[in-house]
Amino acid sequence: MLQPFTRVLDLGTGDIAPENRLVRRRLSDMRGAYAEDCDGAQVVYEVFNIDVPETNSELQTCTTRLYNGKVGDEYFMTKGHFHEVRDRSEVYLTTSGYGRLVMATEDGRYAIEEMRPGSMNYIPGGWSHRSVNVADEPLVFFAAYIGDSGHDYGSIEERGFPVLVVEGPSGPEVVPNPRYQSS
Ligand SMILES: O=P(O)(O)OC[C@H]1O[C@](O)(CO)[C@@H](O)[C@@H]1O
Ligand SMILES: [Fe+2]
Repeated sequence: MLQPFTRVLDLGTGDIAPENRLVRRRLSDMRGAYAEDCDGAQVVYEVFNIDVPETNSELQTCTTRLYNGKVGDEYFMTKGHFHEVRDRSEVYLTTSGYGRLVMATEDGRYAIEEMRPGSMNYIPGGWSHRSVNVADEPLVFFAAYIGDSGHDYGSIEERGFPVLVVEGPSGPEVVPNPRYQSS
Protein backbone atom coordinates (compact mmCIF):
# COMPACT_ATOMS: atom_id res chain seq x y z
CA MET A 1 0.00 0.00 0.00
CA LEU A 2 1.31 3.46 -0.87
CA GLN A 3 1.86 6.19 1.67
CA PRO A 4 -0.48 9.20 1.03
CA PHE A 5 1.32 12.23 -0.38
CA THR A 6 0.77 15.76 -1.65
CA ARG A 7 2.34 17.61 -4.55
CA VAL A 8 1.91 21.26 -5.46
CA LEU A 9 1.06 22.20 -9.04
CA ASP A 10 1.86 25.60 -10.49
CA LEU A 11 -1.31 26.20 -12.51
CA GLY A 12 0.41 28.67 -14.84
CA THR A 13 3.51 26.69 -15.76
CA GLY A 14 2.54 23.08 -14.99
CA ASP A 15 5.58 22.56 -12.77
CA ILE A 16 4.99 20.04 -9.98
CA ALA A 17 6.89 20.33 -6.67
CA PRO A 18 8.78 18.79 -5.05
CA GLU A 19 10.05 16.15 -7.45
CA ASN A 20 8.71 14.61 -10.63
CA ARG A 21 9.84 12.77 -13.71
CA LEU A 22 10.20 14.85 -16.87
CA VAL A 23 9.55 13.73 -20.44
CA ARG A 24 10.66 16.32 -23.01
CA ARG A 25 9.76 16.04 -26.67
CA ARG A 26 11.60 18.09 -29.27
CA LEU A 27 10.83 18.72 -32.93
CA SER A 28 13.28 15.90 -33.75
CA ASP A 29 11.04 13.53 -31.73
CA MET A 30 7.98 14.57 -33.78
CA ARG A 31 9.24 13.45 -37.20
CA GLY A 32 6.40 12.00 -39.24
CA ALA A 33 3.69 13.54 -37.06
CA TYR A 34 3.27 16.58 -39.32
CA ALA A 35 2.66 16.77 -43.05
CA GLU A 36 5.82 18.89 -43.32
CA ASP A 37 9.21 17.54 -42.23
CA CYS A 38 10.39 18.79 -38.87
CA ASP A 39 13.67 18.46 -37.01
CA GLY A 40 15.82 20.24 -34.44
CA ALA A 41 16.17 20.71 -30.73
CA GLN A 42 13.25 23.08 -30.16
CA VAL A 43 11.09 21.74 -27.33
CA VAL A 44 7.47 21.10 -28.35
CA TYR A 45 6.19 19.84 -25.01
CA GLU A 46 7.12 18.60 -21.57
CA VAL A 47 5.24 16.15 -19.36
CA PHE A 48 5.81 16.15 -15.59
CA ASN A 49 4.85 12.76 -14.16
CA ILE A 50 4.18 11.82 -10.57
CA ASP A 51 5.47 8.25 -10.39
CA VAL A 52 3.22 5.60 -8.86
CA PRO A 53 3.05 1.86 -9.63
CA GLU A 54 1.48 1.15 -13.03
CA THR A 55 -1.38 -0.95 -11.68
CA ASN A 56 -5.14 -0.67 -12.04
CA SER A 57 -5.45 0.28 -8.39
CA GLU A 58 -3.45 3.50 -8.77
CA LEU A 59 -3.96 6.67 -10.82
CA GLN A 60 -1.16 8.06 -12.96
CA THR A 61 -1.11 11.85 -12.80
CA CYS A 62 0.92 14.36 -14.77
CA THR A 63 0.90 17.84 -16.21
CA THR A 64 1.74 18.72 -19.78
CA ARG A 65 3.21 22.02 -20.92
CA LEU A 66 2.66 22.23 -24.67
CA TYR A 67 4.48 25.22 -26.17
CA ASN A 68 3.03 27.44 -28.86
CA GLY A 69 4.37 27.16 -32.38
CA LYS A 70 3.63 25.65 -35.76
CA VAL A 71 5.06 23.28 -38.35
CA GLY A 72 3.69 24.57 -41.65
CA ASP A 73 0.07 25.40 -40.87
CA GLU A 74 -0.20 22.71 -38.15
CA TYR A 75 -0.02 23.86 -34.55
CA PHE A 76 2.34 22.30 -32.02
CA MET A 77 0.68 19.17 -30.65
CA THR A 78 1.40 16.05 -28.64
CA LYS A 79 2.27 12.82 -30.47
CA GLY A 80 -1.02 11.27 -29.42
CA HIS A 81 -1.72 7.69 -28.44
CA PHE A 82 -4.24 4.99 -27.68
CA HIS A 83 -3.90 3.37 -24.31
CA GLU A 84 -2.25 -0.01 -24.63
CA VAL A 85 -5.11 -1.36 -22.49
CA ARG A 86 -7.73 0.02 -24.86
CA ASP A 87 -10.60 0.51 -22.44
CA ARG A 88 -8.66 2.76 -20.07
CA SER A 89 -10.09 6.28 -19.66
CA GLU A 90 -8.44 9.59 -18.79
CA VAL A 91 -9.42 13.11 -17.64
CA TYR A 92 -7.76 16.43 -18.44
CA LEU A 93 -8.05 19.69 -16.54
CA THR A 94 -6.68 22.71 -18.39
CA THR A 95 -5.06 25.25 -16.10
CA SER A 96 -3.62 27.72 -18.63
CA GLY A 97 -3.81 28.46 -22.35
CA TYR A 98 -6.11 27.38 -25.17
CA GLY A 99 -6.23 24.28 -27.27
CA ARG A 100 -8.18 21.51 -28.90
CA LEU A 101 -8.35 17.91 -27.77
CA VAL A 102 -8.57 15.63 -30.80
CA MET A 103 -9.88 12.12 -30.09
CA ALA A 104 -10.51 9.20 -32.42
CA THR A 105 -11.63 5.58 -32.34
CA GLU A 106 -9.99 2.74 -34.23
CA ASP A 107 -12.96 2.62 -36.61
CA GLY A 108 -12.41 6.25 -37.64
CA ARG A 109 -14.89 8.25 -35.56
CA TYR A 110 -13.46 11.46 -34.15
CA ALA A 111 -14.36 14.15 -31.63
CA ILE A 112 -12.87 17.59 -30.96
CA GLU A 113 -13.24 19.27 -27.58
CA GLU A 114 -12.14 22.71 -26.49
CA MET A 115 -9.39 23.17 -23.92
CA ARG A 116 -9.30 26.41 -21.94
CA PRO A 117 -8.63 27.32 -18.31
CA GLY A 118 -11.07 25.30 -16.21
CA SER A 119 -12.21 22.88 -18.89
CA MET A 120 -12.39 19.27 -17.79
CA ASN A 121 -12.23 16.88 -20.74
CA TYR A 122 -13.27 13.28 -20.32
CA ILE A 123 -11.57 10.80 -22.65
CA PRO A 124 -13.53 7.54 -22.57
CA GLY A 125 -11.81 4.19 -23.01
CA GLY A 126 -11.14 3.31 -26.64
CA TRP A 127 -10.42 6.85 -27.83
CA SER A 128 -6.93 7.94 -28.89
CA HIS A 129 -6.06 11.47 -27.83
CA ARG A 130 -3.84 14.35 -28.94
CA SER A 131 -3.74 17.93 -27.64
CA VAL A 132 -3.16 20.90 -29.94
CA ASN A 133 -2.07 24.38 -28.79
CA VAL A 134 -4.03 26.94 -30.84
CA ALA A 135 -2.91 30.07 -28.98
CA ASP A 136 0.26 32.11 -28.69
CA GLU A 137 1.08 31.03 -25.14
CA PRO A 138 1.82 27.59 -23.61
CA LEU A 139 -1.11 25.23 -23.07
CA VAL A 140 -0.93 23.65 -19.60
CA PHE A 141 -3.15 20.80 -18.43
CA PHE A 142 -3.30 18.21 -15.68
CA ALA A 143 -4.18 14.60 -16.55
CA ALA A 144 -5.18 11.55 -14.52
CA TYR A 145 -5.53 8.04 -15.93
CA ILE A 146 -5.72 4.46 -14.71
CA GLY A 147 -2.29 3.21 -13.68
CA ASP A 148 -1.97 0.22 -15.99
CA SER A 149 -3.18 2.09 -19.14
CA GLY A 150 0.15 2.10 -21.00
CA HIS A 151 0.77 4.08 -24.19
CA ASP A 152 0.38 2.74 -27.73
CA TYR A 153 2.06 5.23 -30.09
CA GLY A 154 2.50 2.81 -32.98
CA SER A 155 -1.11 2.89 -34.19
CA ILE A 156 -1.03 6.69 -34.49
CA GLU A 157 2.41 6.70 -36.12
CA GLU A 158 1.14 4.24 -38.74
CA ARG A 159 -2.36 5.62 -39.38
CA GLY A 160 -2.47 9.20 -38.09
CA PHE A 161 -5.62 10.92 -36.83
CA PRO A 162 -8.67 11.33 -39.14
CA VAL A 163 -8.49 15.13 -38.77
CA LEU A 164 -5.88 17.85 -38.29
CA VAL A 165 -6.17 21.21 -36.53
CA VAL A 166 -4.53 23.87 -38.70
CA GLU A 167 -4.31 27.64 -38.71
CA GLY A 168 -6.80 29.07 -41.21
CA PRO A 169 -7.40 32.68 -42.29
CA SER A 170 -9.68 33.33 -39.32
CA GLY A 171 -8.21 31.00 -36.71
CA PRO A 172 -8.04 27.27 -35.96
CA GLU A 173 -9.75 24.97 -38.45
CA VAL A 174 -10.42 21.23 -38.36
CA VAL A 175 -9.63 19.64 -41.72
CA PRO A 176 -9.52 16.01 -42.93
CA ASN A 177 -6.06 14.46 -42.68
CA PRO A 178 -5.08 13.46 -46.23
CA ARG A 179 -2.53 11.00 -44.81
CA TYR A 180 -5.00 9.18 -42.54
CA GLN A 181 -5.11 5.42 -43.14
CA SER A 182 -8.54 4.09 -42.28
CA SER A 183 -8.75 0.48 -41.12
O1 LIG B 1 1.99 10.71 -24.61
P1 LIG B 1 1.97 11.80 -25.66
O2 LIG B 1 1.01 11.53 -26.75
O3 LIG B 1 3.32 12.17 -26.13
O4 LIG B 1 1.43 13.09 -24.97
C1 LIG B 1 1.50 13.24 -23.63
C2 LIG B 1 0.14 13.05 -23.09
O5 LIG B 1 0.02 11.79 -22.53
C3 LIG B 1 -0.35 11.93 -21.20
O6 LIG B 1 0.84 12.01 -20.47
C4 LIG B 1 -1.06 10.76 -20.63
O7 LIG B 1 -2.03 10.28 -21.46
C5 LIG B 1 -1.04 13.26 -21.15
O8 LIG B 1 -1.10 13.84 -19.93
C6 LIG B 1 -0.16 14.04 -22.06
O9 LIG B 1 -0.70 15.13 -22.66
FE1 LIG C 1 -3.49 8.91 -22.45
